[in-house]
Amino acid sequence: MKVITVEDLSFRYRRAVNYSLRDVSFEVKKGELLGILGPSGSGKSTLCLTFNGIIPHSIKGDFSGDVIVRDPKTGEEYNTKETPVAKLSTIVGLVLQNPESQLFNMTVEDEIAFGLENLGLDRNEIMRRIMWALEVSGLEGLEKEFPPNLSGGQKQRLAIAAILAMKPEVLVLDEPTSQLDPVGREEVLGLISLLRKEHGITVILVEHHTGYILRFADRVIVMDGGRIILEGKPGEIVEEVEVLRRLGVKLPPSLEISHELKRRGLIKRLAFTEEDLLSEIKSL
Ligand SMILES: Nc1ncnc2c1ncn2[C@@H]1O[C@H](COP(=O)(O)OP(=O)(O)OP(=O)(O)O)[C@@H](O)[C@H]1O
Repeated sequence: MKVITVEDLSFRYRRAVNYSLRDVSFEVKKGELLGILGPSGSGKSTLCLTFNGIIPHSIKGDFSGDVIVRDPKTGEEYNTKETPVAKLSTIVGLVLQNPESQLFNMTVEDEIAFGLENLGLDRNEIMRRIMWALEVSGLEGLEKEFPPNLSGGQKQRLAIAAILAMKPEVLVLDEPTSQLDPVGREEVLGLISLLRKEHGITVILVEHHTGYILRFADRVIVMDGGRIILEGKPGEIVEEVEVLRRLGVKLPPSLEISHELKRRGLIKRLAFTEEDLLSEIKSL
């Protein structure tokens, strides 16, 4: 079942000379993890802003084509051009690169409650959802903490928890680990994997940690110059190593090494991880 359909989408920011998105078309299926790769300036963040209508409602420009969001609970379809961001945000939750830009309450608990209060839910339901979001994001025990005192990984998990509590069907994460150290990055990527595995949440993830995308995404799109230039399963995308290298998409070392070994006919399969590479080499 499709949850988002993007059709011939083009967008140019006000006063910009060039289009940031050009004839972009693809679909997102319920429950999948869609990874988005591409060099800086290729349009990944712009695309993320179209899913909940921030583009074209809050950030305006030349917009053509359609983004259709389908609520799997009711089957209703919403064209983002004609639907307010407040409505779309109940279906599509967007987490931005820098968690600090999304955190402005005095306690962890208030941060999660904030969006829920705006949904007009009753107190019991709000409490239930806060407990659930704290548990899922591994922030139990930190309810009364002042958000700026949290570690980078905890702040980003809180930003995700606050969005999750709204129970969106689709979670869009735009480079959620780019401001984090390796520990924080593992925490956040671990949470995303958990949300997929145990909660079946649909995830759209822009992430420079290509190794993660290639291992965990169901499908990947690669953008360049506002266009989609590759789309497929990770196994198909990695076959296009030359294209990825040309774009400057950083590949995990195991993939680079296995690509070279495969090119020389020494191994048959590309390896996404060091363990896979080792087992390929051992089987020679
Ligand atoms: N508010 C804006 N006004 C005008 N142009 C913009 C604006 N935001 C982005 N752009 C331009 O749109 C293009 C796509 O930018 P976008 O941020 O979507 O790329 P990106 O792939 O997310 O890059 P990064 O990986 O660096 O975040 C770039 O040329 C950028 O300069």
